[in-house]
Amino acid sequence: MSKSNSETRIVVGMSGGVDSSVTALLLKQQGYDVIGIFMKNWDDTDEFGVCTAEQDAEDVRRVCEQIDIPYYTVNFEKEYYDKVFAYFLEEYKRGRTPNPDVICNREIKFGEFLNKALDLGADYVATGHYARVVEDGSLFKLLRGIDNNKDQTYFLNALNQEQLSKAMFPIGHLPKPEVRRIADEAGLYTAKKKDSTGVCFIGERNFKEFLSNYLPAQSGKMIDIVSGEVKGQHDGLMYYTLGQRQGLGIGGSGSGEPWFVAEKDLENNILYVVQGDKHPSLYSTSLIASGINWISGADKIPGKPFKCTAKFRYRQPDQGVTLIPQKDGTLLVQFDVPQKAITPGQAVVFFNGEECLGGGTIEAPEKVQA
Ligand SMILES: Nc1ncnc2c1ncn2[C@@H]1O[C@H](COP(=O)(O)OP(=O)(O)OP(=O)(O)O)[C@@H](O)[C@H]1O
Repeated sequence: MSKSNSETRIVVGMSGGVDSSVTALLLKQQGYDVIGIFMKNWDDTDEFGVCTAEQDAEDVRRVCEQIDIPYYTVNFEKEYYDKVFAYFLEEYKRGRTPNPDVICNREIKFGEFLNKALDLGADYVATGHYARVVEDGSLFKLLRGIDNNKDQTYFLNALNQEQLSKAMFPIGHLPKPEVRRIADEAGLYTAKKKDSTGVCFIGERNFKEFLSNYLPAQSGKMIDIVSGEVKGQHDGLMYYTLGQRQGLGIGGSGSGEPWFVAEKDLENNILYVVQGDKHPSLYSTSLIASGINWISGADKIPGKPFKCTAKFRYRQPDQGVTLIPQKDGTLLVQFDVPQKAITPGQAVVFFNGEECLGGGTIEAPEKVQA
């Protein structure tokens, strides 16, 4: 017999934001045995001794007191450093653009944190992600959050059946304004707190300055990929992302159109740029995806070419693709139409309608022939 709500223990990952506050509130209202836990993954004390994690932990404490649930803080700084941050640095060192949030969800929130919750006797872990899990026969499916604008399945693409079977996303069926309204109506301390932005350990800080503390930067030439002309100097290849427009410092020259990052030559430390966003060097027709996670299980990866949609970055409408399984376990992802700024290291995530099928890491985009 299944447990009643009051017998079902749910540990809520509480960040001190409005989404996880409402997550805990809704579960408490439904009569579950709810525990709130704040994770400290990063020591972000600044030069004035101010630590935003401390402020967030304080917000978690206040909200948990308001909704009358026990709360704890756990420290995963070491695990986070070893499993997420080391990977993040390694990827930048290779001239790539990693997605630490995807790894954090797999290794920390639904890894270390989930295990900790299970140790505390939890039946489930809940988070304030905009996503849904549904049970379909013996399978757990990951569906997009119904608020299209907030859907976070892109970041959850690396979860497996085991992890999804223990995951709850109680606000995944709500639009964000409704979440704010619920928080407001309940008078939650965090109702008006602004949404966090950026990678969690960098926060609002200057990315360049942050990265320069960890990796040596070597400046070099910025060359026009069309003419071969030197256009300027770059500050270190790791600071640039393919397709990037801002911060090149070479505006105004040539036709007056903006310049974009077209390619990084790591070996020779050259940043190739191109003028105008229509140039073929910015577009690819396919990519190879490595480290494939297929949510329903690796044995369910279609053996034949398979049509679905994909996202190559978080804020992008779905694009039509064909997946072609390769002998080495990677997937060749062919695009219906050429795609701009396909960036090695980023996640490519596959969808079938509302369902997130899984994803992988972008390798080797095939450029459009000029
Ligand atoms: N430091 C943390 N401790 C515990 N859980 C966390 C922490 N950071 C994030 N989470 C969980 O992961 C979810 C998604 O995190 P994300 O960073 O995408 O959202 P967020 O903007 O921090 O959400 P929120 O509005 O709850 O702050 C959060 O809703 C929360 O449940």
